[in-house]
Amino acid sequence: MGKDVIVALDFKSGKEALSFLDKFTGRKLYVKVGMELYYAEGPEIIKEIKKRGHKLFLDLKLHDIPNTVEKAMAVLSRLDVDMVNLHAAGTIDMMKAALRGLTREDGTRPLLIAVTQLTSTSQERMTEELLIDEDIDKVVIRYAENADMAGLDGVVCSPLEAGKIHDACGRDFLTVTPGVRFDDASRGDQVRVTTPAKAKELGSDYIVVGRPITQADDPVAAYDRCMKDFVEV
Ligand SMILES: O=c1ccn([C@@H]2O[C@H](COP(=O)(O)O)[C@@H](O)[C@H]2O)c(=O)[nH]1
Repeated sequence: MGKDVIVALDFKSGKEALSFLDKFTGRKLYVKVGMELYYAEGPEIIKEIKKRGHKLFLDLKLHDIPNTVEKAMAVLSRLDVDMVNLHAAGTIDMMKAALRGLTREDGTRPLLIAVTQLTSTSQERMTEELLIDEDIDKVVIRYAENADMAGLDGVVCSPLEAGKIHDACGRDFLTVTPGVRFDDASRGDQVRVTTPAKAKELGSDYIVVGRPITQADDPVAAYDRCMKDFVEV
């Protein structure tokens, strides 16, 4: 599996997102459209970004009863996206239903991955607020195994967990990892974080990077720094 940097386009409008992409003249990126941008612009922004030749991960993190998720995924399957996701906490039945909904009549579908535990969640919060009385690594691995059992392509996790997930679910099971910061940067609301270089060392397949690129003084230089540390040998 080839490694890549996925840029999180967390912008409030399509205009802002597209003018950000214009800075990368002629380059084709892998980008992520999340709730903020999708709720603001709907499917039109997906069409615009794909028209420009970028790969696209639609990060809507579905989590509902199996029937609802299956129907929602059937709608998303009509969009020209490369990857979509849901919360593994919705159970194996929900993930199987999602896969059914996402699979088109001709058998094709975007990649489907499951969020394990959000990278903003700490061990302490998970135990005290969510009452999950287990080691967070163990929970993340169990959710990954559930996603694997349901037939999904991989998970969203911290880069810190990527190696253990590959050990449990195999090298081809994708680890898509937000929670990435340069050594000299603020973590913001992220908790389980590491650098692009360390993420590479730990076996992450894709790093997802938002603010360290989008809010940098020079976003193209910040993206190139991620590519150099994570992708290039
Ligand atoms: O566990 C998760 C799942 C998704 N995300 C998303 O990734 C980006 C990270 O942005 P940064 O600005 O680099 O923190 C953001 O769009 C999140 O919604 C995540 O961070 N953790």
